[in-house]
Amino acid sequence: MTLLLKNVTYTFPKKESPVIDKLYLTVQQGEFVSLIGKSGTGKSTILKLITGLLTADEGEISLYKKPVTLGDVGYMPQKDLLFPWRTILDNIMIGAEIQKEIKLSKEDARSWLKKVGLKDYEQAYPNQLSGGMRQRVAFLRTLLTEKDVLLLDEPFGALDSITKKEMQAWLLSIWQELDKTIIFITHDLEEACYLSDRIILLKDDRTIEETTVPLPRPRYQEMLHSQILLELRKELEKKI
Ligand SMILES: Nc1ncnc2c1ncn2[C@@H]1O[C@H](COP(=O)(O)OP(=O)(O)OP(=O)(O)O)[C@@H](O)[C@H]1O
Repeated sequence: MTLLLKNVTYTFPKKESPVIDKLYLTVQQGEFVSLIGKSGTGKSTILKLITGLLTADEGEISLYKKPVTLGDVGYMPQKDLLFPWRTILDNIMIGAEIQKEIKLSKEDARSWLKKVGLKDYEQAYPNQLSGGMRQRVAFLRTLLTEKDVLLLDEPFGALDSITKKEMQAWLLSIWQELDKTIIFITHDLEEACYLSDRIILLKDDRTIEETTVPLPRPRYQEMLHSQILLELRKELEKKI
């Protein structure tokens, strides 16, 4: 098992009740897990607890059987944290600058930018990009930290549907090729069904409900219209 959250409880300062209450969750090596649920059910909080940005009041969070510490996992927050004074190329090079073990040349970085359709923007600054473009840069930056576990908080939320489909296909191919473990937050149930091995629904009463996605791998875009996916989506819609 890669990641274990055991009886994790967390209450924000000055709040009366916990937002995360005795959460038990395991994620296997190479698994693609999505977190879904209404706004405010604690999805982003779970990712912040796993990264170590927040510390659980009770319970344990371990990665490869050791307590997680800041920097162990790759994390893309909901709000992109691109540095406004650095070009796009320099923004995605930052991991390699900070961590010497990451070997990322400018050439490699340029070819990654090309893969996400941002070839012509390497010298642009974040404020010259649209929301969707910035998301793609933030996503690349997270990917290029070379961590095994990636936590992605609504990475494709601001994308138009065509770009979103392209990014989904690309994410699936990278996930398979690089054997990453992914925890993915989305409000798009079709996206959750299409990408995931398992979907975790966070409910208002702070419990969770897990669903295994019965679609084979690899996934193809045609599966978006399959009966299995449509039914699963409908079922989740009712529960949410
Ligand atoms: N820094 C904070 N201080 C106090 N309360 C917070 C803080 N951050 C989040 N909360 C509260 O914790 C609850 C869970 O927030 P969280 O952002 O984890 O939900 P979410 O499921 O990710 O929501 P969304 O789908 O809207 O992104 C909400 O009620 C929110 O108001």
